[in-house]
Amino acid sequence: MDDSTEPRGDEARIERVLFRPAAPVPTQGAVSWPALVRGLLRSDFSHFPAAAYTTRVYRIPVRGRTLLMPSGPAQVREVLVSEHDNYPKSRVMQRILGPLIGNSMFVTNGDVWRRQRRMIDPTLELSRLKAFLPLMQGAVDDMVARMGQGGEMDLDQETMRVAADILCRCVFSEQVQPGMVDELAETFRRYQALVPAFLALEGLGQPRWVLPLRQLRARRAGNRIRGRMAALIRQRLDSGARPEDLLTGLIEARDPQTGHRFTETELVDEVVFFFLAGHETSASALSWSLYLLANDPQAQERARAEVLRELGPAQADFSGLRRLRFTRDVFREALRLYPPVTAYIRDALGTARLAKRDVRAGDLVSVTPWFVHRSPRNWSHPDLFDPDRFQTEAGRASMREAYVPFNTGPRVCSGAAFATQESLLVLAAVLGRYRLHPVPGRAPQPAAWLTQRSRNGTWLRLEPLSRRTGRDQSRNTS
Ligand code: HEM
Repeated sequence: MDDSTEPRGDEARIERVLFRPAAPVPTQGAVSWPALVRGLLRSDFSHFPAAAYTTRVYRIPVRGRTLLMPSGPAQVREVLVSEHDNYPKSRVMQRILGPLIGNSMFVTNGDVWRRQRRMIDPTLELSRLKAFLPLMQGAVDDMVARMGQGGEMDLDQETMRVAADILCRCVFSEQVQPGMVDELAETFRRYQALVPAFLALEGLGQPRWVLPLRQLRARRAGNRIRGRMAALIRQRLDSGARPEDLLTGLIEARDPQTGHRFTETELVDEVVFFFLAGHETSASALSWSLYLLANDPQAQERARAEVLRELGPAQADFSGLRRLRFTRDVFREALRLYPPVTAYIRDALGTARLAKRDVRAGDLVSVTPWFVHRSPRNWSHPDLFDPDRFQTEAGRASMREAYVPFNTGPRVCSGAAFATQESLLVLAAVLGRYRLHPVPGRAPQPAAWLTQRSRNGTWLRLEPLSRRTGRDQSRNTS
């Protein structure tokens, strides 16, 4: 970690060797709140100046209060870890996501959140992940079958589909039909598309009813998803069946302190939230990982060689996945460059100080991992794709201090291990079967929606390999 923003001596050499992935260019000068709102509606980071990357706490006055965006490691830790009681989840999130996820743990605070966390964490603990492996593998096999002979395709469609399918299988085991998985994913996508406008309005301090049509669409999408999930949950409760999956974990969860069990409405809240938390995020991480690999043929060959060596032609096993060190570093680097959750938004409860500046009660604090991960104060050559950085001393130090794709502290993502396992399975399946190439003229344009996605899809060309040897089929048959 470096306190200066001066380029290092080897920067020019590194620039020539490493891939510089798509990213918006920061603006010059300060940003006013109308510009911020316009930017929020456009949904990318191009409306932020370079100072947002280099200042420890970047501040924007917004109609009587301040939006603070910490990217300095000490300030990020204060907000997320040491002083987290002063920075609860913002009511903004409850207002925006409430019609979809009700009072799930993602938007609650205090004792209610602590109880939810005590009950939910065991359902996602490491020992259960082994049991999920065959369920995940089934969804991955179907993805590979759909990809068939490859060719040019928008990988976003496939990553969304496989992540949604994995989530459905791990929550409901066999119950969910493919048609319904697609319908759920599409309805979630429609809800997501409405979020930037709601966020912009929150920034302006305007009530959401000024957008009645979007409000209505959000409520409809929320009700549709909740209705589908509620029916599946009722079916399970009525059947009395208890397969080894996430829904059984939630139904049987009991708070060790109070003995509380989830009511049926609470089950719907948490299941819908699992779906929201677990499919868009993983799909985003996977699309960006594949895009980065397609544009760095050397890294791609190394990852493929590792997959073929450690997993072989057979189906992936738990210990084999853990040996995918380089592939895991590629995934880590994708999460650094394109952190799937765009912002961790908090309300300041009381007065405080951050980087020697006042925070007042009612101020909005947004830890935005894009800035934390791309600050030249926190990472060397932060805009370049360098999966090997995690094996260097400097990279490890940066990772300890300034790497928060899953958040950190008490509200760290409960599904990080789940997400890593499914992502390695998907990456291994694709790398073991296809060589990835970029499609000229179709570089992705990053968009900061609720998750970090590409505005124009992730278009790649998949060239089939021989499964047994990992060599091109075309070469083998000629
Ligand atoms: C690459 C994929 C994923 C990423 C990057 C990710 C990231 C995050 C982040 C940043 C948060 C905290 C947000 C905040 O505090 O404002 C979070 C919370 C959470 N995530 Fe994930 N997530 C991923 C996948 C998953 C999956 C697959 C699941 C479950 C199956 C999951 C379950 C949760 C839960 C339950 C929380 C709430 C924690 C709390 O508020 O105490 N996540 N996730």
